Amino acid sequence: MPNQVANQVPNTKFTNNEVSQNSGKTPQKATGAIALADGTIIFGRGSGASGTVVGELCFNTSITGYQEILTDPSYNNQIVMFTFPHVGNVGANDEDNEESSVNGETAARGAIFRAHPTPPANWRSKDHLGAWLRKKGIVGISGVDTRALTRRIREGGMQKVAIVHAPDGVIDKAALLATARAWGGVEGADLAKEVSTSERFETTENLWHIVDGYKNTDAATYHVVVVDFGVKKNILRNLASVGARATVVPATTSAEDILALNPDGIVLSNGPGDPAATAEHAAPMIRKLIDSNKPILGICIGHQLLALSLGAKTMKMAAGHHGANHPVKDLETGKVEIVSMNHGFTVDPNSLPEGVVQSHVSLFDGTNSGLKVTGKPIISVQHHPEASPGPQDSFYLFQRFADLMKSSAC
Ligand SMILES: NC(=O)CC[C@H](N)C(=O)O
Repeated sequence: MPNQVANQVPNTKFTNNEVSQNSGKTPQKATGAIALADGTIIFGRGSGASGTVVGELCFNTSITGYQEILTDPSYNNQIVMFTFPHVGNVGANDEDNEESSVNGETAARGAIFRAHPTPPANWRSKDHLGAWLRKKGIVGISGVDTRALTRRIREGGMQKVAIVHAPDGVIDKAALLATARAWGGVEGADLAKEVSTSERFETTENLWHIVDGYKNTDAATYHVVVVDFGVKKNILRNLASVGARATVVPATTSAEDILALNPDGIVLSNGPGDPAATAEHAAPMIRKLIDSNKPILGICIGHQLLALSLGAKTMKMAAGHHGANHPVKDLETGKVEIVSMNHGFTVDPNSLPEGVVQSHVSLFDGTNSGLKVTGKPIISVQHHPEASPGPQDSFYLFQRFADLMKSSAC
């Protein structure tokens, strides 16, 4: 039984004494290691897929929802470090994956844990997290002081890292460090194009229900075209929940082809990478969609791309926002909502052109979390109104979008 296998080895913590700066010996029990581009090597115990992966190290403060996080295409080219110490408690199942594209690699490349993935205790679980990671090709490493490492990122910014899972315990630290340092990074990378679907597809799948699971919506009132920059499934399901059927199109689809589908509204989805790089091909298309006066909802990179298309600027954040516990204020209603966030770039509010106004702000650091365009049915948010994982406080944004589609049709 996988649970017994997982429990055979004690939950070793590789303490700071064993964190070496290149020169130290590999601790005996180590079957995994992290190399930070600044030269730090941290040892741990490998899990999931074996081998080496490289990416941007970002921390996530969610208490649960690790399966949705690791399959969120926005984490492409990233390695997620969980600050919550026990990850794996609810196992993994076939229903909670968030990636909707079938183009191969779409999700996080690696995962870093404090405790070794814990055995599942949940009626929906089909797999131990460790086995699931292996199937998904995600390299895991545990026994890491994730909070200390998180503090390091908060102080020094996100770093390029390489992590290895070597079941035989043979770890080439110099090669690992060289891999981390040689990697190009996320800045300037148009990753959305890579994770986007290559084929157009349609869906009416609705939100998960405790008795029925996922069911399709029969009668849709609206037709929404979703431009796929790395869309999460729960965005599509939330659209179905407000009466919209979705046609998902590749990120490089022309505005003419999108408008030919005669949508009632258009969603610019979430997705990985640097929005400024993706805007090089997406902004001309988005400007035409703006000119069409169709209702538009932008989410995360979709929000950033909308801002760039309108003439605003985006910039890289030091540590980014990754968690399911971020407070955001809706400036229209004055209400504070707790939201799910996952972004490393942000829209510069000082760069907003006339007629583009802030609708939401982060109460953690005052960064922009939403926009609206005066006189046009256009709204966008930096956070994730579809949650998955996270609180459902922001579901109202889908209704707000549906209301825009309703009034635009009159
Ligand atoms: N979740 C997203 O869409 C992320 C947007 C963008 N890749 C960022 O990191 O800011």
